[in-house]
Amino acid sequence: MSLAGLFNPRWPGVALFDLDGTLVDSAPDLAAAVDTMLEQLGRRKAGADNVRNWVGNGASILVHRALAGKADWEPANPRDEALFKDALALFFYAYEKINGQHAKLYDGVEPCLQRLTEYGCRLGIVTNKPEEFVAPLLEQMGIDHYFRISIGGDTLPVKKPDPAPLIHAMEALGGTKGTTVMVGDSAADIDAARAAGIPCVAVRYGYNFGAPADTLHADATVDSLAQLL
Ligand SMILES: O=C(O)COP(=O)(O)O
Ligand SMILES: [Mg+2]
Repeated sequence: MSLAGLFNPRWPGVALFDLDGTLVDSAPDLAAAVDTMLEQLGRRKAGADNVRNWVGNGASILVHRALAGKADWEPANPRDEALFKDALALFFYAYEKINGQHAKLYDGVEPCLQRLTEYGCRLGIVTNKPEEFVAPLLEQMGIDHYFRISIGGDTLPVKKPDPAPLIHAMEALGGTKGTTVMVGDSAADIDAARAAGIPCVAVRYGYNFGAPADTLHADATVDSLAQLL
């Protein structure tokens, strides 16, 4: 389907946005927290280039990947469970302090959110980032007032690519499958939107586990959210 012209002053629909890699380039903060955690465990730092490609499935999987040093980590051996728990606690502690310090809004985000709000569109966040970190980041970026709902990776029992968080947000905002769009950077977003039966837009500048966003075959793929208008 074509999304051309969907966002217009006569479209009082619902737009759901992914956070990391779509609205905010948060990888520098996530990488700093991962590296702090690894150093505290006496391990080598992972570096921002690796961490960028490991973001998108939530904090637990990010920490598993950081401990394994690769994206396709193996499920932990029961002996590693204690190490994982310590690592996750260290990561949370470090990230809470650094969340938003180096993060930046991507170009085109603010005008897009502003225009959609003027159109009467209802906006929501559906991220896999743990809920406690979402509001502080939105506030620091100065975009919290645009969103009427925010679903984090641990708000519901399941996270993206499960469609449930998208459907939950859509229904809470009074949207229907015909009037709701999901905007994201990664396979988790596009797969969740497809499973939910709602159209999706992919951005090219995000993370997507290191793969080009065009390979996601979203309903539309854009270089900037300004192109949505
Ligand atoms: O994996 C995360 O922690 C966040 O990722 P998302 O905002 O792209 O869903
Ligand atoms: Mg993302």
